[in-house]
Amino acid sequence: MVRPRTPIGQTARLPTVAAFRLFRRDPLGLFAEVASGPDGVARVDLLGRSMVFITDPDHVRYVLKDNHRNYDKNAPIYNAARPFLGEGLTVSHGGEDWLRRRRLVQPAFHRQHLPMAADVTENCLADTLADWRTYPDSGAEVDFSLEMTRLTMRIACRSLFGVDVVGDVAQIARNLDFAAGFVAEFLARPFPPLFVPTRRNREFRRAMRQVRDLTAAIVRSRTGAAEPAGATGLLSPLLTDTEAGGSTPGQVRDELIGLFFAGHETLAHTLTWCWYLLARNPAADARLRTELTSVLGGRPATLADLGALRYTRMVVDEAMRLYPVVWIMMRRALGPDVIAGHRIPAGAVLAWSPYVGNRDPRVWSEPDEFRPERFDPDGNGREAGYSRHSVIPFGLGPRACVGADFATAEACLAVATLAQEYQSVLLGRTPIRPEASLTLHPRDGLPVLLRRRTGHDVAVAP
Ligand code: HEM
Repeated sequence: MVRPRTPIGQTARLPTVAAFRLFRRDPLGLFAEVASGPDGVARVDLLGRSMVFITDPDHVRYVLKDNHRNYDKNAPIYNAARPFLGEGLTVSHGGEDWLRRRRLVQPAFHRQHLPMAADVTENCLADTLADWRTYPDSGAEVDFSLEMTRLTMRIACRSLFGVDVVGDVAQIARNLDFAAGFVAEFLARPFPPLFVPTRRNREFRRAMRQVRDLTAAIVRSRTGAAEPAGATGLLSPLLTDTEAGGSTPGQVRDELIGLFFAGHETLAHTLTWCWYLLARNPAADARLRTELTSVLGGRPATLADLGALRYTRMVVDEAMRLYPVVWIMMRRALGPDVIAGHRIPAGAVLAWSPYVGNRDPRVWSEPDEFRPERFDPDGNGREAGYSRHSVIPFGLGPRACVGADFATAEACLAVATLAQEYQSVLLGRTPIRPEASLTLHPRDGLPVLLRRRTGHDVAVAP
């Protein structure tokens, strides 16, 4: 346990060594410790610099939206991811560079392309179900986390590259997985530095070289070719920009790597958490099944069904509250500021954890409980403290997730289509400990017995 010790002004300060140890061992615990302080603001010396930890949703909203011009992403967590995600939009510091990239990428994620993304998702879900139907009806032991990674890689590959997860793309995905794990470890233990040729560092560099070479080859093969059927139209504007002398081929390559990672990893873990929570909460699972039977009656979900699949959406929202895959966020102050009466000097790094903020007992009753009703759009069961900004799984303000609408639709389609036909029994030890690395995911995957649903209440599609 780390106790706030020396007050600096009104800001609690945590001892450096203890904070670093806790960050390595239990980063979520470190944020929870800070949140339990008097006003949820604390100074922590971490990762070689002094950081200000905040927890209050109003302060987070202020930084991300109300005063966003004073903050950029030149902060340790994003800088640590740069050897991995290169110069892409996700880790761009901000300013003109970010704006140009955002304007290039954003149109591909406009709502008008949602039907296309939904089509890709529906086809990929059909493939997943076809795979699952080869399992015995009595149940198959699978790692659900891996199943969801396969699904979301299929979706990301088809929508970004217009190709299936075969050959090169599978290789990119494997290397990215390894590199993500490496970067997460490196963030918690940044020694020896990357330029030192240790075995792990060399492996990382080799994996990233392969990812870059393979992505560059895909970009080259698409140059001058028409946008492949089913793709969201992301590649064409990027390539046109390169021809016009805007982005370099290396930047386009990095953009695709970043989007592929941001798109498939976040969605895979979100779906895994949904499944875990449903398996642990039979009443919620039963209510979901009732909705699916009445709205879908056995056929797969489509974009047109999403309006009627209200409980499905509540399940996804509540899963993202309890397990926000982007569990840590940071910003650097460009100029001095004041937050909750605390002076924030220029250059200070602010950090917060949506995982901890989303479980604040001042906002949520029984915050650790899975209760999708909290998000009922009609207000039945909605929390008194609920506000639009108390849960922000996709961030807020100009740097909010570019893929938020797509990801929400894809998550709802996947939960509805898969949960209608399958249910699972958890096999590993519960409750599962979340691992807070680059994203929040179950530490040892999600081993389940995947069973095809039976019974007259479920009309199973042929
Ligand atoms: C459940 C799925 C997803 C979640 C929970 C999620 C969450 C987030 C969050 C919280 C941020 C803001 C980070 C910050 O402000 O520091 C973000 C940014 C971003 N996300 Fe997502 N995301 C998801 C899916 C996707 C998808 C499908 C894509 C695209 C294929 C995507 C692409 C991006 C990009 C490019 C940014 C950076 C935007 C910018 O800085 O302008 N994400 N995401």
